[in-house]
Amino acid sequence: MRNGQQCILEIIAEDNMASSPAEHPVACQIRYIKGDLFSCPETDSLAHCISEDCRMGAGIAVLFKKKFNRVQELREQQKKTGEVAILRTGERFVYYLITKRKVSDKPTYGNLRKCLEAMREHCIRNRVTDLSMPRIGCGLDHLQWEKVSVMLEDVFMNTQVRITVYSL
Ligand SMILES: NC(=O)c1ccc[n+]([C@H]2O[C@H](COP(=O)([O-])OP(=O)(O)OC[C@H]3O[C@@H](n4cnc5c(N)ncnc54)[C@H](O)[C@@H]3O)[C@@H](O)[C@H]2O)c1
Repeated sequence: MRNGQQCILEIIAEDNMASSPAEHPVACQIRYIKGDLFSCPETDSLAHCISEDCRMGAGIAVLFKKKFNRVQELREQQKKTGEVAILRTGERFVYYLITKRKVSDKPTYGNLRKCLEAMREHCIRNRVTDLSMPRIGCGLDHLQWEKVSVMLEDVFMNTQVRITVYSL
C-alpha cells in the first residue's frame, strides 16, 4: 500500500510530465532592431556566416574580422560546411557559421540549418541567453529572409535563447 507522501510525489511527477516542452512548445520570438549589429550589448553573443577557408573579404564578415580578428584560431578549428567555428571573447561567444566551402559558393538552406543546430547545441551547453545577428545568409549569399527567419524560430524553439536581428 502507498503512503501519502509517495502518492503526492507521484502526482507532482505526472504533473511535470504533462507540462513537458514536447507538449507545450515554447516559441522562439525574434526581436528586430534597425541599426548596426555592433551596437548590441557587449554581453550578447554574435553570429554570422562565412566559408570554410575563413576568408572574410566582403560583407559584414569584414567587420567581424576587424573587430575580433583571430582568423588563424578560426582556421585551426578546421570546421566544415554545416559546422560552426567559435571564439570566446569576454562574456560572449562569436559564432562563425560555416555555410559553404568556398567564398564563391552559395549556401544551401540545408547547410544553414545544420550550422544553426550546431550553434543551438553550443548555446544550450554554455547557457547562452542572448544572441544577436544580422539577416544571416540574406545579403551577399542571397537566401530569403522569409525562409531563414522561420528556420531560426524553428531551430531555437524550446530554448532559453533570445534572438535579436539587426538590419541597416
Ligand atoms: N571574397 C569574400 O571574402 C566573400 C565573398 C562573398 C561573400 N563573403 C561574405 O559573405 C558571406 C555571408 O553572406 P551573408 O549574406 O550571410 O552576409 P552579408 O551579406 O555580409 O550580410 C548579411 C546582412 O547583414 C547586413 N549588414 C551588413 N552590415 C551590417 C551591420 N553592421 N549591422 C547589421 N546588418 C548589417 C547586410 O546588409 C546584409 O543584409 C560569407 O561568405 C562572407 O565571408 C565574402
